[in-house]
Amino acid sequence: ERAAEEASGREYMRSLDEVMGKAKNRLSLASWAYDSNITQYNEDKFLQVSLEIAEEEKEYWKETMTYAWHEFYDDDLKRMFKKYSVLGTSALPEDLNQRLIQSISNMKSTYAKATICDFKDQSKCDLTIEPGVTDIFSSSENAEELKHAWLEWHKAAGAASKSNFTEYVNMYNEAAKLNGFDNVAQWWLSEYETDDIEEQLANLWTQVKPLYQQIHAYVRRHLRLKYGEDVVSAKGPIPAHLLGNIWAQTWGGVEKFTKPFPDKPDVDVTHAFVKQNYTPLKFFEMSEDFFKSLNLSGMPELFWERSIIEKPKDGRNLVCHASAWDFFDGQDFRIKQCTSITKAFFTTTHHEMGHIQYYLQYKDQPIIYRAGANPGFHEAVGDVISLSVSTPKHLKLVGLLEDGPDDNESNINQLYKMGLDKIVFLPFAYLLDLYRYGVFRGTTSPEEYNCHFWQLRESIQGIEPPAPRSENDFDPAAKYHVSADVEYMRYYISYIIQFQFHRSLCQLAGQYSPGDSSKLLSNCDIYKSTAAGNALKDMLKLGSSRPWPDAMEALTGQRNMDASGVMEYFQPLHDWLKAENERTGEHIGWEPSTVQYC
Ligand SMILES: C=C(C[SeH])C(=O)N1CCC[C@H]1C(=O)O
Ligand SMILES: [Zn+2]
Repeated sequence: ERAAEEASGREYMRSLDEVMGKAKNRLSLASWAYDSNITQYNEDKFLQVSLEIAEEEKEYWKETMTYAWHEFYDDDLKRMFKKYSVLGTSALPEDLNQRLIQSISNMKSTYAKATICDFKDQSKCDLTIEPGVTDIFSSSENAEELKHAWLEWHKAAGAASKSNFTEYVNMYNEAAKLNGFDNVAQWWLSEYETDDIEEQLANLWTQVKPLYQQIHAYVRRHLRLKYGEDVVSAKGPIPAHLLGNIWAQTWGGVEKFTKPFPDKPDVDVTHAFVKQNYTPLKFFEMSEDFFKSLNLSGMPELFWERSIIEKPKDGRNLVCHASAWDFFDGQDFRIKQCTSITKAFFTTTHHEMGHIQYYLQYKDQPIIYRAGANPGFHEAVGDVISLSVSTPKHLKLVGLLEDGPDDNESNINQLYKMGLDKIVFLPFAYLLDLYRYGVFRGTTSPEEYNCHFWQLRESIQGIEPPAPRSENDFDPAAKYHVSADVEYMRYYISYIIQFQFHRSLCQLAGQYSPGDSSKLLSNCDIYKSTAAGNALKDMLKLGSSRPWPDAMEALTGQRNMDASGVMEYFQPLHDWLKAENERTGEHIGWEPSTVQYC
């Protein structure tokens, strides 16, 4: 009896997976059409397709639940049924699902269309987030200009979305309850299949926080020296608009005037890109070359035909935020990004190509398993490659950096540059979803949406807004992922595990051995190592067919996330910063902000 039931369950699952593949292909195409060209027609079409597919999924879900899959012997079949048993937002009655989809489309459209006026030329008011606003924060050193851009962007893209966000939270939480979760926070966390995930995330932050505080104290000192005591206090949080990024999520924008040893040659390759006439296509071809050097896949023809790698010049509105797309037909994979010729976009290109590589490696899995081992894995793949690409050794190899000294001071400069990207990012990523967990759980009510956001920004990241804030503001939505309903803890996890992956790959490539100072983890380049590439491939092929500790173990031998990789990588910088901050008597940590935001 049970064997017969299981056999029919297996046959049902095969046909369900095939049907779901066609549905996801249809949905991806409609979503791509909207994101790459925001028109009323494309928005209506996307809504219509979404609602049709939601009804189809609801019907299949009823049939799925008629199987006694909990008793099945076949663990793999059980895993597939378990995943399909979470219907998702399609569980909502159609009218509520429509309101949910509409609220997200509205926020994405607001974010994509938002513009600010130029500080100097107030008649020029067509600056969107990419490239206009982004360029201001990576180039301007004028505190007033930065403050203006910061306030204008947070008004245009943040405050404007507050009512849509409130609707989104209410509808989304209804969907969570219909799926057996208390709220969306619990649903998002369930994706990590780890009982004590929140505790693990907090422990990781405890391990890394001392290093962050050292970087924070050092940067605050140099910003105070540059902008003056009355703009940057000696012991308080750092004003958010001075950190080289509109969200203060990475601080590479201030590297050029804060680096530890300024007389060492510049390692910024942006001007090399310009001098060598680099194009967006060249970025993608170089990234593909790296993956192929590892015996991983090249890009299929359709990728080059259908990707959008530059901002279209036809005046259309589109979602510029970089993204990688799987169309679930085993052939159609695309990237959409509004590439600028900068080091930041060179890194972003590798990040997005990492998503595509994961899609390619698991494309023969059942549809239900075509996902990362957990969402953090998907964000880590491209970044692991970038850890090799960003080394001076690799940049010299590909002709982007002249031969320069590789003495200790240059190494500290290099680690500092990497720390402004990888360490600084951790508290930002962690707090963004700590914040949204509170919103979904109701511990943060709409009346305190902005107040609670800035409490976390101050307590965890040690930054403060450039001017007083009120509940007429809604600063979280000024960040793409909040407006676009993209979970963010995946990036926090990625920035920890990518160093575990990097360490194992570097050992396999013979580029690193523990304790050997001639083979530093931070100077490892796995380029052309098929031993490393094959190990990475074996992990990527799994998709989400196994719990993520199995995938982690396949590559690293470990079954847990731990911060030992990132702390080992940055150990020399940590030591140097402690000595430097001691020498200058810099206050470590921050006293309460004096800016009114609650
Ligand atoms: C490049 C992407 C698309 Se998945 C991205 O959103 N990232 C990559 C780094 C962190 C995060 C961000 O930009 O906030
Ligand atoms: Zn990503």
